[in-house]
Amino acid sequence: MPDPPSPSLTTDSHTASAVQADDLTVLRGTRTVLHHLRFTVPRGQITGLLGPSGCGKSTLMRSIVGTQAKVTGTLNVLGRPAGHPTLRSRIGYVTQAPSVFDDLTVRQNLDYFAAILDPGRGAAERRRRHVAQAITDVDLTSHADALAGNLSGGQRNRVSLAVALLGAPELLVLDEPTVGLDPVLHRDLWNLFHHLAATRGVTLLVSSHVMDEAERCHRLLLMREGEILADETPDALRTSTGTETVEDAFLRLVDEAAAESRTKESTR
Ligand SMILES: Nc1ncnc2c1ncn2[C@@H]1O[C@H](COP(=O)(O)OP(=O)(O)OP(=O)(O)O)[C@@H](O)[C@H]1O
Repeated sequence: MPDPPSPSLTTDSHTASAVQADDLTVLRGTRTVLHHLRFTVPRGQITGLLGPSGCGKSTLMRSIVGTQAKVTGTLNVLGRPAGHPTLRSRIGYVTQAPSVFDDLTVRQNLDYFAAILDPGRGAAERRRRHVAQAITDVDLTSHADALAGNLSGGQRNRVSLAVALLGAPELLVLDEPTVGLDPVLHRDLWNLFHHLAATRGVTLLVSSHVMDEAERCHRLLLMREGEILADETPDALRTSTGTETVEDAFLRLVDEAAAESRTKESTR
């Protein structure tokens, strides 16, 4: 079996957006946690999903990867409706909790997931290459034979990221991947994200509640209380709000939204 096609060869490569949402609404229990969202995530770029804790970032990511219930409206991912079975191998998803086996080494963890993704004796050499590449990508070569249970939290997160990279996904959805990383690892991980976008055409959707991360993204989706406050580049956002930083822009937008809802209340 040949290697999977590169993103540029896939049938829907003409679609400029990796994700396209319209009137996207999500209920958790009886509560509406995402309200009529409309946005796009462009292909081959890093889009930051930023907003305070509890604003709905994880819920939105789960909707995109197809694991969230009670989703209504339009949500297309890589040209298919979210959750479509053919999307499984095209999306890499890393949750906030690292999902690795503590009693296996880094390489054994990757071998295990590689065997599920690409089974059969005939694929053994390709699997070996993909596992080696993923370990190199996340800079864990020197720990490849260490038990995952003996790694630090940041290293275990990188094993999860390596697992997500295994199938050469077109879309990587990363839920707060830089939490708890020291400054060097933080920089290295962002360099990897840019490398994946620039050299492999990967689309990355990266969530964070730290506004500093915004400056490293090509585009931003700013969220608050289940709504999208802005869908722009960092530069356009600073210009449109007349602020110096994305954090100030976010605060400006929050104040404007609060003033708007007060006006609506008083005119009822
Ligand atoms: N099982 C549930 N039932 C009802 N509401 C829920 C459930 N799980 C989460 N929520 C609510 O949904 C909202 C969005 O949660 P979500 O985890 O998507 O936020 P988040 O922005 O990812 O937060 P964080 O940055 O802290 O991870 C929150 O207000 C949360 O309380």
